[in-house]
Amino acid sequence: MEKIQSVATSENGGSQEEIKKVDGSACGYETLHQLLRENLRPDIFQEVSRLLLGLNGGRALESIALPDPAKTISIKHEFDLQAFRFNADKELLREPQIVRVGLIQNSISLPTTAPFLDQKRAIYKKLEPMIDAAGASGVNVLCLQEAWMMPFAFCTREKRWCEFAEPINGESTQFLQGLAKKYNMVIVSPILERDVNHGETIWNTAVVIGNSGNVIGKHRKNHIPRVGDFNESTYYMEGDTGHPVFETAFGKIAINICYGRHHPLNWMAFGLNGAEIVFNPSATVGELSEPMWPIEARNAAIANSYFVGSINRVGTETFPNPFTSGDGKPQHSDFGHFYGSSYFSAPDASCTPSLSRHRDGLLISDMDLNLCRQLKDKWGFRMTARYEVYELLLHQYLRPDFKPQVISDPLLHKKC
Ligand SMILES: NC(=O)NCCC(=O)O
Repeated sequence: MEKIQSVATSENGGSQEEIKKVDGSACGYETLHQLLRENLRPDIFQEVSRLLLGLNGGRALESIALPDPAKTISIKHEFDLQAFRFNADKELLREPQIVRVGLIQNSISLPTTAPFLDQKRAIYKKLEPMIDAAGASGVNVLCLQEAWMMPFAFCTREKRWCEFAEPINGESTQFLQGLAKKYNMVIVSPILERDVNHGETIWNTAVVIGNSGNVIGKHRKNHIPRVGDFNESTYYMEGDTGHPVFETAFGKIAINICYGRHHPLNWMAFGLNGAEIVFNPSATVGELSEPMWPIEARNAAIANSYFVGSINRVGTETFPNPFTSGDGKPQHSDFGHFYGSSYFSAPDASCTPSLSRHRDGLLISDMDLNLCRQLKDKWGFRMTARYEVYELLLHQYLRPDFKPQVISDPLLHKKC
């Protein structure tokens, strides 16, 4: 890949170098982390990393070596492969609860104009070696990106993309069930769901497949965006499954699908139900959300004393018919760039560097789930939460006669 394109411009009487982005990269670098590493003095980079990524147990997050077969697969299939470890303090009465967790981010494989069946098959073909690499790395719990089995066509408002929707026990689940069993791995599979027993209703759903290949359950996306080109409300309604936590062989997991990450109560509810790891499979674009991306999941991990795995898809998906979204922009045929940048956050405020902004990738992290309780004991966020105060406020707020509790400066309204 060509890194950067330098364009000499003459402005204000002087000449200046303008670094111009030539692909989905950050000024030619895979990630912000790489950009900083390659441009800062090592000691300065170390300090900047401490400030940006935090410390785990007082130290910079360790990266871990993965088995050669996993590396070989990632080289052959050209995807980013990185691995880290979150440690917890040794406890006297509990054994460490170390779980290896994986996140996969990817672009679609074929143009959106290809026959739908070919598009689906091509995505499976791309995903299989990535899941094999997770299996070869001993990943216990793996999560895929939002609606991984199709292009993210919800910008278009065209109903023909509904054809990609599948029942919970459909083709994509069956494809993953074999791999889950083969690798003794829990797989979280976010799909476009068609509920054939309830009038063919469509949902945005995460299917949780157990490590024996069984379907443990599902969670339907709670908050549906109506922002920018995210015209998802044309396709599916707000989820009706609450905030389930799935107790798996490798820990208690939950899924907060994409736009749900902007809703702190959504994160909180998964925490109240006891989640130790919450996945946030997403599809979002730089222009809209990139400044929020490194903050929201990390804040949720801190506030709720659990780990978060954030995944975003990669690339630009162009659709055959141009569309508009009522925001004054000229008609266009794509969402913009899905900026990848998947990462893990921990309850102690540390986080991993993110995967590439423009390449497919598998991010792996070991995490000692004991860290969740250790942080609850240290900071006491559950104990100090004052839920009863908020219960009262929410109760009042939901009443038609609600009046905001505002105390005005009497001088503001005094007539002189
Ligand atoms: N898929 C989805 O909900 N995207 C909305 C945009 C965002 O939340 O960043």
